[in-house]
Amino acid sequence: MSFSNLLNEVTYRDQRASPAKTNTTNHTESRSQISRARSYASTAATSVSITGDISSQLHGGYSHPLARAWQAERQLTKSMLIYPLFVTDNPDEEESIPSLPGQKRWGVNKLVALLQPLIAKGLKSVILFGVPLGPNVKDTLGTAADDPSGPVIAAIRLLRRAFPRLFIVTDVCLCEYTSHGHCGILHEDGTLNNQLSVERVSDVAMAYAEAGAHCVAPSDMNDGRIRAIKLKLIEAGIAHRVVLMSYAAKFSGCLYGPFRDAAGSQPSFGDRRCYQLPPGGRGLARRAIHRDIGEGADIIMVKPATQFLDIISDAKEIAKDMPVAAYHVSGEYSMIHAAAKAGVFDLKTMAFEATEGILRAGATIVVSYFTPQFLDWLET
Ligand SMILES: NCc1[nH]cc(CCC(=O)O)c1CC(=O)O
Ligand SMILES: [Zn+2]
Ligand SMILES: [Zn+2]
Repeated sequence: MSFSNLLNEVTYRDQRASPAKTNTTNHTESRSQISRARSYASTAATSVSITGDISSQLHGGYSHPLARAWQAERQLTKSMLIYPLFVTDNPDEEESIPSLPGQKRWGVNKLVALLQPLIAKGLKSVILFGVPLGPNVKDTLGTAADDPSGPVIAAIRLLRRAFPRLFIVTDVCLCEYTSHGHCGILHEDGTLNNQLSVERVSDVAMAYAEAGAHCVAPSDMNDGRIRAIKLKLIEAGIAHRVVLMSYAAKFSGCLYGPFRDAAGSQPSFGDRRCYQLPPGGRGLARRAIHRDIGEGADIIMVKPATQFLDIISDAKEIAKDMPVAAYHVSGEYSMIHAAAKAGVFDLKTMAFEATEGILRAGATIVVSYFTPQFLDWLET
């Protein structure tokens, strides 16, 4: 077949494929139509009948599973996941948490057996929360937070030795350790004393970093704590080996309920609305993110996650040269479990939809109670 015959053939077939043309020609492949098509082809040799119709054809781009995967800017991988662990001061503890299905409070002596199989499946990182259970451990200063024999520091030392490649993050806050359950030291009127709180929180962060934590993550929301921690890390000569992850945009609300059951950190009076952000405060969150970048944060975190996807997207735009983390918090996790149990949807499908939404919004690190399950669900 010559080139011009081929061109005629292509042009003719293309016109037949066009629904509008097909209707008018009514499938009668007459000589005159063919010759009309030929003369069209000879006058407009380069136009293979590109009409507006092609823009409506999207299915071809995602008909194959691999082509569907290519549509995502980011795909969930095991190295994006951080697994939250509640570590108590009773070394042999292994206690379920009813409002947080599948999660437990662990004694230090249980951690190696818990983590060994998860690390074998690809677990890369944990975030530690201390849960003091002993009598009279809590006081107004949260003294137990940096007790060298307390659960967090003991766990850091143990895990560094047992799993040299595991990346250890420590949440830094006082609410698990204060008698009043607030995230800092209080004035007599019950409001946060920001100056004393920052001093104390940064000391706790230093104790964890010096014990060997790879990353410290202050979740207390006191103003200026990122700067204070960064300065102390520099002064101690360890800023070069410690990642500072700021819970920069942490919103108040009811989604931390199961966590507070797990950690025993429910405030004994009032709430956290004067230090955690108001849920409608998008502009405030943007200011907090800018502020914490300026104070020396290495990673910006947004929390909760699925109710705050716009904030994750803002964080990615503002902190465009930094990793953005999202905390898929206890209430989000427990809601998914409750709905799956009620037959509303399949747990695994929903866990992926929620987490992929978080990635699509802009996060590349996800703190998730689903981590052990994702290690099974994700191919290596
Ligand atoms: N300040 C401590 C802290 N760090 C992380 C969470 C919540 C995590 C979750 O709900 O899974 C909380 C609870 C709170 O602020 O009351
Ligand atoms: Zn707190
Ligand atoms: Zn004050």
